[in-house]
Amino acid sequence: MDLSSLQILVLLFMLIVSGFIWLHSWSSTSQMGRIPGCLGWPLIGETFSFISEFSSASGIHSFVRKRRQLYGKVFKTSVLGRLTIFMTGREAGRILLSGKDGIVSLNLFYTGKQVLGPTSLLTTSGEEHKRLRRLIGEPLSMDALKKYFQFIDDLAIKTLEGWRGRTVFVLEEASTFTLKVIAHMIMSAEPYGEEQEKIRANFKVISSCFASLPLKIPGCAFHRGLKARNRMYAMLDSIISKRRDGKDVRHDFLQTLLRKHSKEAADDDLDKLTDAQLKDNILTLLVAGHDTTTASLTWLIKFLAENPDVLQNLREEHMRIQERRHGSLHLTWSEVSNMPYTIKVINETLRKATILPWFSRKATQDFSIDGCDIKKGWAVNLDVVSMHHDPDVFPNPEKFDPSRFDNPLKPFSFLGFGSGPRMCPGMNLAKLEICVFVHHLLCRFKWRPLDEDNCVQPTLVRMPKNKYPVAVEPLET
Ligand code: HEM
Repeated sequence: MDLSSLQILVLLFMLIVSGFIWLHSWSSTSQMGRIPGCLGWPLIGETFSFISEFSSASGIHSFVRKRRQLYGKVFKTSVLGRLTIFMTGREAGRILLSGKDGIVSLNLFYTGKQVLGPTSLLTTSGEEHKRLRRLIGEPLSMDALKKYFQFIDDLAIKTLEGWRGRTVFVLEEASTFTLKVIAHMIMSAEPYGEEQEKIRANFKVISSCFASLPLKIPGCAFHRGLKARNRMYAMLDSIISKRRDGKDVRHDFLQTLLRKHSKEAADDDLDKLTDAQLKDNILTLLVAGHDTTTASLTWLIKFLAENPDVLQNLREEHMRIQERRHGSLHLTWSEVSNMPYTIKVINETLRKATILPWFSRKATQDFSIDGCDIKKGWAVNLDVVSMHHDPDVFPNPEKFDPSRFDNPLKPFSFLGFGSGPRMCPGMNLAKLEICVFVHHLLCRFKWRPLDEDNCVQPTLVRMPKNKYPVAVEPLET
């Protein structure tokens, strides 16, 4: 079959699928009548303006801002084949995130569900979700992270040494760094060599298939993503079996979960995870922890270059820490646990960049908000980017100003790591990675941006489109 007939077949298939989706959603459309907003063209909805504004400098913010001005805090739209209600504000945050009465569940895209599997933390809900969170949360606690600190510190020093006198794409470098950290933390993967290359190659294919069309056809991104997932699972199967045989014992995340999963554990032990659960959740942590931390680190370095006064204050905090060490290059655990200004800079980065611009949920029962009746089954998105740019909460919201976090904020004003039962379990690890990396960067190097383009990639996690190229020099020159 030549390419053009394959393309026609794919197009026909997509039209038929879209037709079914459209017919199915027709009843919701009529019920949504009273919710303000516009559903755009049949089938296409407002997808074109959504996609074009998504990649602009202000990203999704300009799409939601225009509609909020026209329709208010709650509005309907139809994008990417989905009828969706967008809502914003602290009250919406409380209703959607607090988990109270279980009125919503997480609403993952079809591609995400298929790749991460049915037992992932992101595809389960209720009691099963609670149990998984407890098991996964334990090895991600601040105390448990101590044992990976040395590795993160060494890797940051080594990575940055490679930047000396060079032009680098910060996004690519941050991506390599964060993947090495998380792969080491989860399964003791060596930072260099064949195993790391395999993880990286498969992971790249998996990551890029989330925002693809759900076509399980050879040559399509989604099909490639599923194949890469299978290769990754085969790799994990072999690691798990060696660990079980006792041939290889490590002190990592996988080992902690395997210990709970051991044959000695009673059959009804609530801490027992099946192999499928182990693999689904290891992949989930890799996916959820990689792009987010990569994007945050890159935005932070970009915002620092654009705000020399903040850079100066932050450098002073790190220089003070370094001076107290009397010559040693390596950070200590107590130093990294005491970087108050750095934590404010991280929070301000997550506010201004809002790398996850909305949180997707599905109503599991009828409820009302701002006089709008939401029906069971509807897709609802919490528009976080508008909350992070609300001038009543964050005056002059475009300004990068870490002092906004000098005092505690009201609940549900700042959602950099989310809130409630779905709040990010990897928060401590992400902060640790960023603090360590920033310390070594600021103490030894300065950098100059080589491209001022502010556009963002059209991906679920917001990242600079130009990957932020910079020229790096040692600080003393
Ligand atoms: C700066 C980096 C990070 C940011 C900004 C971030 C942000 C978030 C946010 C906002 C949520 C909640 C989404 C929602 O409610 O729909 C979330 C959930 C999640 N994050 Fe992170 N995250 C980061 C790093 C990490 C890391 C390093 C890991 C893993 C090691 C991780 C694993 C997860 C998982 C598994 C969930 C889903 C939790 C659940 O559904 O119960 N994240 N993250």
